[in-house]
Amino acid sequence: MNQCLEQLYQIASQPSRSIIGLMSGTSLDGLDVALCRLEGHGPGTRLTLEHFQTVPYDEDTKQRIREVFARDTVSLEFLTLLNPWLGRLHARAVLACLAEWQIAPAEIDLIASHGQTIYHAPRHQHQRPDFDLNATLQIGDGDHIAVETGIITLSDFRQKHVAAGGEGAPLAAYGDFLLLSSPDEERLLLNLGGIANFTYLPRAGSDATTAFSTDTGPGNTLLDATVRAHRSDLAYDEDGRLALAGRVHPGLLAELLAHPFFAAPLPKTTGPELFGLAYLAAAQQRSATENLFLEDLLATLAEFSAVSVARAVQLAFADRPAPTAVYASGGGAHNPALMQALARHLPGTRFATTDELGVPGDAKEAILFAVLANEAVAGTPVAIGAGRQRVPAVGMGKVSFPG
Ligand SMILES: Nc1ncnc2c1ncn2[C@@H]1O[C@H](COP(=O)(O)OP(=O)(O)OP(=O)(O)O)[C@@H](O)[C@H]1O
Ligand SMILES: CC(=O)N[C@H]1[C@@H]2OC[C@@H](O2)[C@@H](O)[C@@H]1O[C@H](C)C(=O)O
Repeated sequence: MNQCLEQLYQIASQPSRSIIGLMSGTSLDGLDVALCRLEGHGPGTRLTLEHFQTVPYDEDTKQRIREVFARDTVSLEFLTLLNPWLGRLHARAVLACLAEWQIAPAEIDLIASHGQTIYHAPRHQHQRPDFDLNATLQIGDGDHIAVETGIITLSDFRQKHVAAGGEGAPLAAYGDFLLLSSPDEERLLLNLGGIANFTYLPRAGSDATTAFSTDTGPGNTLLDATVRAHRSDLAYDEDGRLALAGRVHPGLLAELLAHPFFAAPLPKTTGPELFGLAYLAAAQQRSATENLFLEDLLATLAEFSAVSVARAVQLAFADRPAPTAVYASGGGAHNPALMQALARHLPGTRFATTDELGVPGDAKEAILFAVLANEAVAGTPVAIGAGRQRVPAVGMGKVSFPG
């Protein structure tokens, strides 16, 4: 037998595995590296987060990714070069973290790498009716990570979801269901990243097919892009200070909410391909608000994100009460302007963070990919979300051997 295959077989047979989850999200702030100890699999999965670090991207890396990110037209040569370059960068970030944590690469069983989404094209969003399919593209090739680190790597998790009938996202429901279901309450897990999404979790022990996750629209993406367009010295509106000093413009808000995405049935996904600066500029033009102060613009965008989350919750729970326990994660959970707007639009909700459930919000997405890799090698596919998402039970991730 191929030696790597034998090693993978061993890893799959162990009672627990040491897996590094890697996530680089739409905010392009850096690579999240989560070293997880995962015992068991399926509903019996137990997670210990042993180490977590975000390795920030330097300006050159951000610039390289932005050159292709969510763009309709790119240089194929540049993209071809960027794919292995990013894989190697991620591998080196892992090795640097391991050195800092004083852990030898040989102690790690698997790397689970999400890669960098550079384009997301669900059927409802792409402009090509001649392609009757959903599509999504992540780069940062797994073979390069495996060879550079010497660790078996799983990557490209979203393609199987698309192949099986999904939009390739959000995958959060899989990890959330296995790690965060509670026998005591139904939960909403709200991730406020560049794009916002939530997972509905029924009580633990319920039918897994009733759990699901959906994107709701922009989280921080438009806030960040707007801050950067006006203030070259800022990466984002820290602690929502600028937004909190502004006033919501109702006319602009109405135009921002006019897109059919917000009324479309759940689950659904989106990305900065739709919700970018051009979307904002068009809404400003329609509402004659091109000259709004930055503070008012940000107040309106925070309100926009919050209202779009609330609308998705109303759509999901049109015929029964929504869960009142909401656990937030992602960078937007640190933005008081966003959290205050959410509290106004989801009255009666008890907000907490996933940190209170033992899963640090900033690490949650990197942990998700470690869980998915654990399921891919040791689990039996669970039909999470099948009731609503109509996605068959599938294991996700492609295997790259170092040798
Ligand atoms: N203290 C803070 N105040 C305001 N906003 C903050 C703060 N900390 C983080 N953020 C916001 O969170 C963003 C980063 O969020 P996060 O890392 O969750 O995004 P991501 O994982 O890249 O996104 P996605 O989940 O869409 O892939 C920042 O760009 C910023 O908008
Ligand atoms: C295509 C893609 O990369 N989507 C991301 C993005 O970031 C947040 C939201 O949009 C979510 O749908 C997804 O990531 C998380 C990890 C998910 O799949 O659950």
